Amino acid sequence: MTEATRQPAMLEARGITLKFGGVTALADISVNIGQQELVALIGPNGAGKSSLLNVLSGFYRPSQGSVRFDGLDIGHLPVHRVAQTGLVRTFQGTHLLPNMSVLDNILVGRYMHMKSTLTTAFFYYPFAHREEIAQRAIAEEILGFLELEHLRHQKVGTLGYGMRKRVDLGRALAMEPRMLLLDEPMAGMNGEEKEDLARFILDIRESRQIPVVLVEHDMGVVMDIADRVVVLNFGRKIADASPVAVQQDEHVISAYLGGKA
Ligand SMILES: Nc1ncnc2c1ncn2[C@@H]1O[C@H](COP(=O)(O)OP(=O)(O)OP(=O)(O)O)[C@@H](O)[C@H]1O
Repeated sequence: MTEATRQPAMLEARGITLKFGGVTALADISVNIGQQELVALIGPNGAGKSSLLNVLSGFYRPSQGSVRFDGLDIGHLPVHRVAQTGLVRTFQGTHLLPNMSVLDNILVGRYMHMKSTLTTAFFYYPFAHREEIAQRAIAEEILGFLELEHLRHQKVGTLGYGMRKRVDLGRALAMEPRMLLLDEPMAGMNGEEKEDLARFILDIRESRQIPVVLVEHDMGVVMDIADRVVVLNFGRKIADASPVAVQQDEHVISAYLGGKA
């Protein structure tokens, strides 16, 4: 057991089974994520990584099992309520608004934190105005943190893929996560972009003191930044250990070489 796994868990998934018709995508998976842990979720294609992230973030209801986030059973909450608890995820690809600026896309993430509605904005304009200034200041801080200030007014659709993924991370940060679930945040990036994003992920964990779960295919990145690696194969958890231990695990080696360990 590592130091991190001895901490009280921020997220606890117990006995998760997920079926799609006749396909068992996840079979009896239990996993804990400790406070401030950076956990990588790896496995061959079709192993169940995205499915598990979808269950952990409340997007999929498991056929069996439970997920508790900071002591709260999130299994029956609607997705938007899960996000309001601070469990925030990003998706493969990006879900940004291409015709809006970088700043506005980040402000979209702030929306759920804005106290004023359209009605209050109409009747109490000074309050709503002050609120908007406050939200913009927070968005600007995120732009600064992710070194995106120079692109604040640029339309997202004109950016390269690596930068769009960075904006996507900014939008997730704008939602004030208490835990971040990132689905292949580095897919399609070049080496330099990956290094930058890995640095930002480590900085987020350090400065916000939150746990991060990362689905990632690049083993170099995983081994460099993860505290712990959870390995799935054919919907089962086959390893859950430090990066060094996982690299030497015969079940993991066999899974990546195509065996059914
Ligand atoms: N919506 C769905 N309907 C039916 N089957 C699905 C669905 N989503 C996933 N599956 C199946 O569940 C299994 C796990 O898929 P999942 O996408 O979670 O794997 P993954 O490890 O994320 O794969 P990849 O690395 O290719 O993204 C696969 O057999 C897949 O075909």
